[in-house]
Amino acid sequence: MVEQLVLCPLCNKKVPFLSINKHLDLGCSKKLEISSNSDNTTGTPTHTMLKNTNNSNIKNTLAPSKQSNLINFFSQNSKKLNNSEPSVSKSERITILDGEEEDGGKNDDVDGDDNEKKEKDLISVDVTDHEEAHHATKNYTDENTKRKLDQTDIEEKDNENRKKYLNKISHLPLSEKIRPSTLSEYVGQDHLLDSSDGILYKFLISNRIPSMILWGPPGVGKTTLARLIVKFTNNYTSATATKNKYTLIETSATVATVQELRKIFEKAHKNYILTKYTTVLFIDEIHRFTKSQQDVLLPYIENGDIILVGCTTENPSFQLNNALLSRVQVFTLNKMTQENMFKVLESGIKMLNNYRSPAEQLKFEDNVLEYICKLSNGDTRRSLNILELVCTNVQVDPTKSITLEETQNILNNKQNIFYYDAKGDNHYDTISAFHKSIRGGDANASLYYLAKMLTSGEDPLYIARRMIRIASEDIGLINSKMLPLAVAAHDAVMKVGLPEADLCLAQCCVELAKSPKSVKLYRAWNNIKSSLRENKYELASSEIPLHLRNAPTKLMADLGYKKDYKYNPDYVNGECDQTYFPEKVLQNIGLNKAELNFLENAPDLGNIVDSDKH
Ligand SMILES: Nc1ncnc2c1ncn2[C@@H]1O[C@H](COP(=O)(O)OP(=O)(O)OP(=O)(O)O)[C@@H](O)[C@H]1O
Ligand SMILES: [Zn+2]
Repeated sequence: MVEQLVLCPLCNKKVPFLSINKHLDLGCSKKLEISSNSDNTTGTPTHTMLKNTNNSNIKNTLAPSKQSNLINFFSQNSKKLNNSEPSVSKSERITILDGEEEDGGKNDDVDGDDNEKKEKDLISVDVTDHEEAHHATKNYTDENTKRKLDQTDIEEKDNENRKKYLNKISHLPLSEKIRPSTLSEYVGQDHLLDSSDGILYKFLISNRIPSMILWGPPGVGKTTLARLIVKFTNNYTSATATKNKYTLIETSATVATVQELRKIFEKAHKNYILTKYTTVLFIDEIHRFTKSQQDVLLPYIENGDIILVGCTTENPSFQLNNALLSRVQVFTLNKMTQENMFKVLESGIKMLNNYRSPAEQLKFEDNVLEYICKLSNGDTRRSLNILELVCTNVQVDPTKSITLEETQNILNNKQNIFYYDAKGDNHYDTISAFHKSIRGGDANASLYYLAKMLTSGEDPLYIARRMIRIASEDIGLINSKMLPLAVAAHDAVMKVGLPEADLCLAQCCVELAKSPKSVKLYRAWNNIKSSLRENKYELASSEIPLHLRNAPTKLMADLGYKKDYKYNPDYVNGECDQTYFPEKVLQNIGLNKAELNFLENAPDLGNIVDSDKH
């Protein structure tokens, strides 16, 4: 009998149709591909299996002399490595966009250029790597008694395997090397993940991943959390939980076109039919999606084809539209505390020491870590980068700890990197100071902050977008020419790019600062929105007046649609006696007609810049 083979959606290998689920559960192991019907495999993936798959493109960059040191390290630490860490199942291996595309068959995708593909490859390599990472760095799990460990057991790796593993990941940045591979290694965010009252944890142990937005500052572990959620949910077993299985597709709002999203939805749908795995679609920087891109997601979230996990550093209520927000849970990730940052840094040091001989082992004085925490402002990735920079440049004296002074000396040479962090707090503080300087009419201070941001690598479009907002929010009706000017500055950046467009931004910035200001429109708009929310005077629930409706059919005309509508051009100066608010609202208002004068009820006191400041 000829067996029917299907393409595995995760590893793209041919697998017997009847074995596809087992194959996925085993983490795309080779065993099933070879001996198709064998059922004698246990549910626990082993590392040999993991190794069998796609690690071939990982470079081994560790010099042989260093390799010998590794054995030493491992024998010191092997005791710590055999506890109840969960196993890693390839079933939730992250697939980057469409696996079929990588086969090179069809290349109808305009945006899918080579670089992007390379980037995708890179991401999948990283993930493969970090799936094994916890074997080499078993760090703070033991202290983490609050959070339950992921449930499956893992086989202890022998020294040889660990050494190979360290070689394989040696080229990765430190933050990738130690990226947590289980929820129990994930530091912080107890309000979400605590096993007794973490709100997200509750979802996961009921085997449900809700569509969600993870909102938090850079480097607190949003991406990491998204990956771990999928892994944890798949591995978690309990008597009551259902057995939904999930697979992850990662993309970023900066690269995913609508076309690509549609491909993902199609793939998700097919995967579900074939494997019953629901696709979790991770979209990094989701605030960068336009409204129409956000809209594309809605029906698929609604019908369950995908579960959306969107990440953003920006306040979702400003950056995402309501239709999307109403379909997702918003989980806020808090800035890392110093204590948590220490845990991460300590595991970073352990990892770096893996690659050092006993004589070169790194030790730090306490205040050094404190200093690094301060510099990195809660951004974990940044703190690890700084640590790595220091460790690469420091002269180790085995008898002494590295001092604050030594650290500062090393960092001083690279200082300007640290004054401004385009993704961190500086980014918010500086744009805020910029906005306020314009509002206050101080053109010079505005220019100063603009220059500070641009020379530090801030995204010029981010600044341009903010200026568009300022043109309407702070200037508005009193000088409507500012809106097209700001849009033109944005356009200039799009067309010309930096450095040439810097002056265009500067020009717009000065004009905005010097312009008279008015928040009349801004306040009126807010009033209308809140009145609608509260259904004040039944503004939200009232019917559109019949005379203002269209009557394209006879039936509608018979129902009174458009009846008695007065066409303004037929009246002298367009003036006629006609109302436009719903009748119900007008009744509710009674004599208080001024209540509906949102524009005039929104005074701005002294917000207009004195003309001699111009
Ligand atoms: N909670 C955490 N516990 C342990 N390590 C963490 C944690 N959060 C972040 N890290 C470390 O920081 C690195 C970056 O984390 P991640 O990419 O998840 O952050 P992010 O919030 O998505 O950042 P960004 O907004 O810049 O993309 C990880 O590779 C990991 O090494
Ligand atoms: Zn597979």
